Amino acid sequence: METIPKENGSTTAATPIRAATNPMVTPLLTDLYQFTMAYAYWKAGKHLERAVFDLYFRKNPFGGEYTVFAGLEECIRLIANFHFKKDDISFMRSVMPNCEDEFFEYLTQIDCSDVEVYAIPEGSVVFPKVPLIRIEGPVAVVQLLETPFVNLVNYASLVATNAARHRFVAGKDKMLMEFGLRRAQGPDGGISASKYCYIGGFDATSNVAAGNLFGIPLRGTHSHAFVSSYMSPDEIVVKSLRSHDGSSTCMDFLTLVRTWLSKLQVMRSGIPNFCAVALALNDLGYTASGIRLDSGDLAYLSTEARNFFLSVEKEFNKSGFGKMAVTASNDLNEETLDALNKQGHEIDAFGIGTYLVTCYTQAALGCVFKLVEIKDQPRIKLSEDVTKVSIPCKKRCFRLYGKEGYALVDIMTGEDETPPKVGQRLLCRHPFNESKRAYVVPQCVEELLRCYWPGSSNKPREELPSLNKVRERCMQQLEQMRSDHMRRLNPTPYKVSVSAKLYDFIHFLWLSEAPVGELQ
Ligand SMILES: Nc1ncnc2c1ncn2[C@@H]1O[C@H](COP(=O)(O)OP(=O)(O)OP(=O)(O)O)[C@@H](O)[C@H]1O
Ligand SMILES: O=P(O)(O)OC[C@H]1O[C@H](OP(=O)(O)OP(=O)(O)O)[C@H](O)[C@@H]1O
Ligand SMILES: O=C(O)c1cccnc1
Ligand SMILES: [Mg+2]
Repeated sequence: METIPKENGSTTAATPIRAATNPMVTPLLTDLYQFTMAYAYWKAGKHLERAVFDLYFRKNPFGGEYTVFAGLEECIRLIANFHFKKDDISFMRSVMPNCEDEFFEYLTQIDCSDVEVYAIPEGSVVFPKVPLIRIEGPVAVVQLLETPFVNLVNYASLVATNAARHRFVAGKDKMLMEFGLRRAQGPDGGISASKYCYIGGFDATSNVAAGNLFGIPLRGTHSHAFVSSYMSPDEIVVKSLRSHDGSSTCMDFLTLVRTWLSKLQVMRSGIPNFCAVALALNDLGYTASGIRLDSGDLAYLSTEARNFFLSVEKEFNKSGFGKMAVTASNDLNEETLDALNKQGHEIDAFGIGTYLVTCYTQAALGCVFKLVEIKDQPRIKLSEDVTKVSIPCKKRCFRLYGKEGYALVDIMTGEDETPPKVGQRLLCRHPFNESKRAYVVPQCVEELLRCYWPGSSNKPREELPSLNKVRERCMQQLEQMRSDHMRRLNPTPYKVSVSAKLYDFIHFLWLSEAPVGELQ
């Protein structure tokens, strides 16, 4: 078993890293051009050059000003098990018939034992331009990792953020259930949605496989088919029901239900029927769970249902009956949740599918993977579009907290710079806009990038936390955000900055790399 040194110097056995959740996540799950480049690096004798890549995104999704980072564990699982099988190599030979045998021998030997991965903990609230993951290693190997890493982070972070946004609108005390499996983009979309919506703050899923794989609480009601499958009460053949404590048996439960129904006022809905069954069950010591509304005006119907439950409680002295859980579903999204809140409603739990898991209002997060240094030489990607210019250098990243405990700004520095210190004023600069800068005296400094895969270095490796720990981190991080960054309408952008030294270097490199045009 692998042993790693702990920060305090002692060594403990590191928990072994499991295979990727989805068996389709293999070294072949990448774009052809990564192999083309790996071959070209190899051919040029460059393949072992040490390179540093940053994985980041450029813009927060859903018109918001924050993103929940997710997908890290699956990235680490991929690299922990990264090697080409014989069949993979044969396939690549058939795809690249003009490449030398030695190249395929090289591919056979590749693993990630010489790759270092630093990342922000999964479940953290993150912002544009700040590297979520920094990957360092032989350029050919890290190049092959680009597509799977971006793939594993993109949807995971997008859907976790979508879930967090739905939670924000619904409020803390509502039960949120992810109901999206049938509408998700295929099996992986469905499983991933269940996992990452849970991280983003959902309480449960209807997806049984996700419950089995990840231990996410399973919840569910029943569908229209079940109700409409009965054409008449005559179809109910087994009429007896044992009391909850087993002490007696009601021989004709249907008649008991009908007796209750005759006592309830008539309402043109299933509510009196439900109440009659619930009251009959109550007679036998059972507690009914509640109802689900799946059509019509959910604010109105939930309020009517609640009033009915309360009147039953009062009229028949059934303590607690008024608190019967009301679940709602049917094309819910942030807007409908917000509208329901504004109107007032009596819904306790929401089941949300299509809009949540398909991320209907934003198709992708747009993560990118950019080379920032090779052979100790910083690299920059230039673009006419300033938002696409990358931030060069192997960097360290910090989150600085202010007096009130809220996060104030993220700052990137060069690797060898003195890190920010509590109580010490430092200049934080916008990476590209000269006039945007601020002094900050941090009350707390959090280093964002931590070592999740030390490669051949002897750094201690962060353990991969359980899903519940990741979810807790997410909840706690969202709490620490100032409310103006979180609001849905015109939220304040969170500041992402670079140190004065890094700022000067970016602009020096930019000028030295940008060709000077000639006017004629
Ligand atoms: N009080 C409300 N305020 C705002 N939106 C609501 C309210 N009640 C329901 N909605 C939303 O209105 C839409 C109603 O859609 P639609 O008319 O297609 O459904 P329906 O006819 O009620 O039900 P079904 O799915 O059975 O056809 C859904 O997106 C639902 O979430
Ligand atoms: O509405 P969503 O947010 O996608 O949540 C999942 C939906 O799945 C079920 O609908 P069903 O498959 O029965 O289809 P229908 O409601 O369109 O008839 C359920 O009744 C919800 O309406
Ligand atoms: O349990 C439910 O009510 C449910 C589950 C998935 C989709 N729609 C409803
Ligand atoms: Mg529906």
